[in-house]
Amino acid sequence: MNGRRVKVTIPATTANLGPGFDALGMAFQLYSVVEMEISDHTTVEMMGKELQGTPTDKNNLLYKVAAGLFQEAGLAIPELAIRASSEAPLTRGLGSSAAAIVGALVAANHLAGEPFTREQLFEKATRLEGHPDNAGASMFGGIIVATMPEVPGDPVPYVRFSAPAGLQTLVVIPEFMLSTEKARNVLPQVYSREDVVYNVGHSSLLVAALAQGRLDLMGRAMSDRLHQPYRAKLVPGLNEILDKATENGALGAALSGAGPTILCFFSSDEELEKLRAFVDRVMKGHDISYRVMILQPDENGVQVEIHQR
Ligand SMILES: Nc1ncnc2c1ncn2[C@@H]1O[C@H](COP(=O)(O)OP(=O)(O)O)[C@@H](O)[C@H]1O
Ligand SMILES: N[C@@H](CCOP(=O)(O)O)C(=O)O
Repeated sequence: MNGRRVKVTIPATTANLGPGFDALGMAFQLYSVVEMEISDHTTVEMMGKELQGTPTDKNNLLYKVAAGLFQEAGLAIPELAIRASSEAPLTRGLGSSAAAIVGALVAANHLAGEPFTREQLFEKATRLEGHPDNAGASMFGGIIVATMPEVPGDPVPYVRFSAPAGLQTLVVIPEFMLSTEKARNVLPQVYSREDVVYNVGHSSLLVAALAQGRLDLMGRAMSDRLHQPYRAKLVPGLNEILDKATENGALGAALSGAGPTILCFFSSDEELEKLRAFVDRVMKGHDISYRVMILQPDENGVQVEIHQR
């Protein structure tokens, strides 16, 4: 035992923002916490309703990721006391797996004596997630534009910038779960040139609009042809919300990550009121139980506190 307890706070995230499939992410002020220390035997405590049902032994994702880090650092895998909680619901498209992976990597790295830099931890998180969007936003906060490295193990190329002033998000979280794996399995293997060109244009416009605070362009720029049209069959109400959100108060709307959460950007109380009534009509029309949250962007990314015993 090295007498140190590491407490890591990680923001939840949304990925894609419409057209930026596997490339764009944004962090929210909605947090999960991972506490970890070296112990004489492994314990995994999952606190709160959101983490109910996750394993409480060495099969837990947090333990597995931490163990992998010690191994990659060439160190013996220690027994670990792990405690976690999450404000974000799991399996809903708010980046819980990326937050868990980032949290476990950052905590374990501290316990291991910091063998890896933040950039190297980001590469590991990206490798584990299979895409850099949520992992980057959880790690660095703000908005992340990133792509997979050409060679596995190379640094992940990314740019981080702050969310535009005044941008607020209404997230519509259906009660049902949808695993990212299931929502990736419905995507085609091959796309037409027209659809690819469409997304290149829209994603590029979206990044430029976000970087320059051009909220007026969001509605146009957030349109997507690579994943939302295929995932819509898994998310009742998605197509109506995407089609009509801007007529009902939103600056723009998208599926959050792989869904089923839907996000609507807005910037005033008046827009929010209209949007809430619209969303309620659509979700009730599909008989879907849901909750909403109003989230602000997180600008800090993962935060670490070290407690000496
Ligand atoms: N704090 C956590 N501890 C353990 N496992 C977690 C934690 N957070 C998320 N997970 C795992 O990640 C899975 C959800 O990942 P995923 O399907 O990608 O959805 P999400 O959109 O929430 O990332 C959960 O079923 C669980 O296995
Ligand atoms: N780009 C990924 C993002 C998955 O995000 P999650 O929050 O649903 O895990 C995808 O669209 O599959």
